[in-house]
This record gives sequence, C-alpha cells and structure tokens, in this order.
Amino acid sequence: MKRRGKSRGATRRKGTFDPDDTTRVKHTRVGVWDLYEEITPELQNIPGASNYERFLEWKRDLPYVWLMLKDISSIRRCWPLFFSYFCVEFALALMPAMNLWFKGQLLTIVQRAVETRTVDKNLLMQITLGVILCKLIMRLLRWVKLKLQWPLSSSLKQHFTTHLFEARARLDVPTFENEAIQAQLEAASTGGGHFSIAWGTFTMLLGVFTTAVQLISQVSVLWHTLSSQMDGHLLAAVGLFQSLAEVVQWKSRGRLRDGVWAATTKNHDYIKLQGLKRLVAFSEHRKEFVAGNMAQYTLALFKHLATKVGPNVGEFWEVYENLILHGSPISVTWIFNAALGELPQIVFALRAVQYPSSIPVSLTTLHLVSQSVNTFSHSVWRLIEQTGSIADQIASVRKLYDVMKIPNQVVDGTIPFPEDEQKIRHGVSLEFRHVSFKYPGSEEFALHDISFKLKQGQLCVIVGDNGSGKSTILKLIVRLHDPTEGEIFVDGKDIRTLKLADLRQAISVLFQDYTHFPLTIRDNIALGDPQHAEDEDRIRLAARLGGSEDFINKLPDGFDTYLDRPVKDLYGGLPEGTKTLFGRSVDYSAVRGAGEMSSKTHGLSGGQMQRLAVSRTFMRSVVSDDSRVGLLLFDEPSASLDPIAEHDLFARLRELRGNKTMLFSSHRFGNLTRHADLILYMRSSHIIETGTHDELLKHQGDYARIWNLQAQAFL
Ligand SMILES: Nc1ncnc2c1ncn2[C@@H]1O[C@H](COP(=O)(O)OP(=O)(O)OP(=O)(O)O)[C@@H](O)[C@H]1O
Repeated sequence: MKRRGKSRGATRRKGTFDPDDTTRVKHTRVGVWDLYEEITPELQNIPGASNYERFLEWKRDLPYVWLMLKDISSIRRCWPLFFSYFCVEFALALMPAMNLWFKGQLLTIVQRAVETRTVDKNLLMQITLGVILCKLIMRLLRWVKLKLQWPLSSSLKQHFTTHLFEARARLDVPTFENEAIQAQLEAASTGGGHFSIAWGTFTMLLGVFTTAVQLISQVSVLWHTLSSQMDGHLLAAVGLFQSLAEVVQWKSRGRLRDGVWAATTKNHDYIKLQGLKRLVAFSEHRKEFVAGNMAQYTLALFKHLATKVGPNVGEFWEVYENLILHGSPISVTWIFNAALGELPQIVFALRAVQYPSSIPVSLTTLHLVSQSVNTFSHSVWRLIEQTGSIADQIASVRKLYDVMKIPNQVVDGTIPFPEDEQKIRHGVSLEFRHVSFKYPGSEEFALHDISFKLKQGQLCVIVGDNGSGKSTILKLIVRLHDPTEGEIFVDGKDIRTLKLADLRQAISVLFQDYTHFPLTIRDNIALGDPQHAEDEDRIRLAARLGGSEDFINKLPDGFDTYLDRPVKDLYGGLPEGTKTLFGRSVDYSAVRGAGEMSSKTHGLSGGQMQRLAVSRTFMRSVVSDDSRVGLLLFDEPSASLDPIAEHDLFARLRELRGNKTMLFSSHRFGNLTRHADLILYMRSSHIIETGTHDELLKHQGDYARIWNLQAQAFL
C-alpha cells in the first residue's frame, strides 16, 4: 500500500471525496485497479474506532430493518406461510437439544450397566425409538422448510422488485446517468447475493433467533446431563476451549464498507480488453464487425493484450476478494488450533491411565461431549458468522430504501400547468432568456447565451452545423436538464416553477436519437400517450398517420411483434450443427416446433424505425381531440425518410398540428423553413442569425449561402 504524493494543491470542495488529498485518502493497488478509501481524520488514531463506527452504522441502519419488516408484514397473503416457517425453524432449533437429551439418557444406561451389570431394556427401547423419531421429525421439518422457502422468497422478491422499479422509474436523466447512482441502484438490486435483500435479511434475523434458541437449549441439556458424569465438566471445558480458540482466531474480514471509497483503473490494456470483449459479444456491433472483417485482427489483439496484462485481471470485486481478502498467509495460531482439536482425546487417555475402571463410562462421556461440543461450536460459529454479516445485511436494507430517496437533479416545480386546458390546444408561447448550458461533467458550453421568443401557435425551425446545440435546445424545454444560466418561459412562466408532469404532458417530443423499447410494436406506439395506452383505435390511427401501419400489418405478428424480445428462448448446450448423439439423430427443429419457437428476428429499416418513432409522437400529440399538448418538438424527424415520406410527413404535420406551437431541428432547408415563423441559425453553441426565410435570404448571410448551396443541387 502506498500513499499518493501528488497534487496537494488540487481543488477540494468541502464535503466531497477528493482522491488526490493525501491526508484523507488511502491508496491500494488491487491488480489493475486503484482503490481509494477515505480515512476519517478524527477517528483514525483511536484504537477500535472502526468497531465503534460500525456500531453507529447499526444504530443508523436498524430503523430501515423495522421499515422492511413492516413492509413484509403488509403482504397479507403470506402471513400463514410466514407463521408456519417460523414454527418450523423454532422446532428445528430445539432438535439438537432433544438429540442431546436422548444421548444423555443412553449415557445413564451405560453408566448403570457398568455399575450394576443390568440394562433396563424398556428404557433402552424407548430411547432408541425416541432417537429414530427425532431424526424422522427433523427430516420432515427440513422438507416442510424447503417447501415453504420458495413461495415465501419469491413473494418477497416480487414485492421488492416493484419497489426497485419505482425507484428507477422516478429518476431524471442526469441523475440516472450518474455512475455513482448506477452503482447504488445495482447494489440495491442484488444485495451482492443470489437471494433478494429482503429474503436474506428475514432469514438472517430468524437465523440469529433460532441459533440463540439452539445454544440456550443445548447448554441447559448438556449441563444437566454432564453434572452426574465423571469428568463430564472437565471434558466439556476442554472441548469448548478448543472451539472458542478457533472463534478467537477468526477475525472479521476487512470488507469494504459503505464508507467513502472509489475504485478506478487507468490500465489502458485492460480497458481495451474489456472493450474488445463487448465488441465481440453484443449484437448491436455484429453488422459492422462482420462487414469490416474485424475477427482476425481483434482476436490477435485480444491475445496480445491478455498476455500483456497477465492473470491478475478481472472485475474489481473478483480481484479484491482474491488478492486482499484471501491473500493472508497461514498463521501459527492456525496450526496450533489444529493440534488443539485432539485435546479432549489426550485428556481422556490420561484419565484412563489414572482410573482404568472408569474407561467405559469415560469413553461414552467422551463420545457425548465431543459430539455435543461439535454441534455446540457449530452453533456458536453460526451465531458469530450471522452477527458478523448482520451489519452488511442491515446496510443492504438501508440501500434498498435509500434508492427511493435519491434526489433528482431536476427539481420538481409546484405550479399546475396549464391554467386553461382548452387554451393549450391552441399552442403555448415559449421564450429563452440568456440561456447557457454545459452537460454534466463537461467544461464546454453546449449552448451559450441563447435568447429567442416564440408566440402561441408559431412554427420555429432550428438549423445549423453538427454539434451546434440544436438538440440541446429541445432537451432543455422538456427539462431533461436545467440551464446552467438563464431561464426558459412557457406561457410566461419559468418552467422550473411548473409541475414537471404537467409540463411534460403539455409537450410532445421526438428525439433524434430515439430508441425503441423492448416491448411489442403496439406498446411502442401506445407509450406515446400512456393515458390512452389501451385505446386500440388511437394506436392504429397513430400508426397510419406516422406512416407505419402498412409495414406493421405485413409482419407475421403484426402489432404484437417484438423487435427485440426481452426474454430469450433457452437451448441445450449441443454444439450447433450436431446431427447425431450416441448414434441417434438429433435436431432442434422438433423441440422448436413443439414449443412454437422461432429463430427468426424482425429487422426494420432505418426509415421504418423512424416512422414507428413518429407514430409514437402522433399518438400523443395529434391523434386525440382531448389532447393536452400545446407544444410539439421534433428533432430531425425525417433524417431517415425517403423524399416522398418526408414530404407526406410535413404535409400531415402542418395539417394536423392545428394551432399548436411547433419547434423543429433540421439540417434540411426548404420543406419546413419556408413555412417557418422563425428560423434560428446556429453555430458553435450560439444563434448567429434569426428571422423568417425571406428575411434571412435578404440578409445574405450563412443561411442564404447554405440555402443556395442546397438549391443549386437541384438545378
Ligand atoms: N450527453 C452529452 N454529454 C456531453 N456533451 C454532449 C451531450 N450531448 C451533446 N453534447 C455536446 O453538446 C454540443 C451540442 O450538441 P447537440 O446534440 O445539441 O448538437 P446538434 O446541433 O443537435 O448536433 P447534430 O446536428 O449533429 O444533431 C455538442 O458539442 C455535443 O458534443
């Protein structure tokens, strides 16, 4: 481990994590990763301070456990199952003590047999029966437990999956794209394990309780039984000493806790290696990968890089577990403890030499003691392990609830919008007042001092160079981000004061980088207007207006087609092309046919994709008479359309928009700009020319130049 010795003068914001601050940050190399942990200055020199901190964490986190238990108790249909599960666990916890009791009885019989040379056959039968019954009951209880486990754990999982869905659904763009937030969401979803956090916590709490019951019941039975045995307490003490010695040697693993830490890698070879893995694994790259003939080159590069970075590479957690947690060498106490395991036998041998006549009784006692000490120390181990992981588990519960409280960067307003529902159909006014904007983490202005006004019902077209800021203007209107400086007004009101849901309801937007959702085509269109998502007629009308109805109808599953099925079919691991297996002929087509599975995928052309996206916008904006939309935003809606489709789209838009205010971003002059009330010509984050088509032509500036350039192509 070494400290970083650079940039003492680095800018440090109060309360934020600064990896370059050498007084507060510990740096550890973990394979190709660099781990930076914040050292808490006040506590670092106090012995045992971290344990104290851990206790404080518990105190902070326990209310969340209470909250979770209340949440779990709200799933009423599970009550009987929970009750049964609790009873089964409780009964199972008493079983080892019961077993011990029977063994104690056996010991008494042996002792009596040694002393009196007689055996009580009836008692022996009863005890034998009791032991068998005990085993049977235990098996039965375990079977019932397994049967109850699945319905309970899956109910909890489902309940908390909905909770996580809600937590994700409420996040805005800059918050969601933040990598720290992504990590927080990930941690809350998995809890780092196979089961859900809720089920893990429930079983852990129950486990601690039942282990305590197990220990108390065993100790009382053992104490009672051994009181009457020669050397009973001595052997028990020796056995327990050994198991406690192991416990003392066990120390909590130095897991990274929830404190402030961050890990990064600057190893270019490793990063490139990961990039190559994705390139070859993800279907979205396959077309270019194949067409570009990249296989041979990338394979050679992959091999070269893999050799160069060596074996100590992998996901951070994988490397951390192996190099840091399991990296400790074998200790002297570890070896000493192994020898201590034989101590009860040594004590027994010495006593046998001293009192040879007591050998049979002592032998049975030794057997009883070593067995019960084994179960006992197993229980102690369980308890320690459970309490050791309690802090982690409880912290996971807090994570589960904390994700609901992640603050959005775009803060909601309070004023309802619009004041007049009727009026909004005739459009809204829009004003940008000295708006500047930088994307999060970017030093460059994407927009700089942008001001313009648009009256109710006007058509505005934004034209300009690539990267000049056209799309960004549209994104700010729907408040995907807020301006860094300046204000935006809709109908004279600062959009930051308006209720976000109302503002977005009043706007229909088609982004340039639209995506299609992993749902059916019907749902893809329907989600344009969630309020009318069940209205089949509207969906079909939207498809017709967007120019997508014809090709959708030609697809085998029509509107039910999934463009990219979110759940894939599963197949056995036979190598593709296998024709025979152990002499039998085999073929996937039989099982595929029986399951009505298809290996076909439905590809759409770029233009068809765009028509689908336009249909989604139409679903919201122009289809309904009761629409509450007053502002339509289109970012390059015709980029992938053929000239006829483009012409039809604009004609339809002009006809259907009524009086709604409309804003287009476009590279194409003509079809739209000629009808525009206002054209904004942009370059390098600034508006450099504004006016109508005629005004800008007269002005003889850049707009006129590009217009003439495009017009000449048709001469
Ligand atoms: N998510 C983002 N994060 C950081 N910078 C971004 C992001 N999106 C865009 N930018 C930057 O902001 C500037 C404006 O981008 P914008 O997408 O608004 O341009 P545009 O005029 O719509 O371009 P085009 O004509 O190519 O669509 C560009 O310099 C771009 O690199």
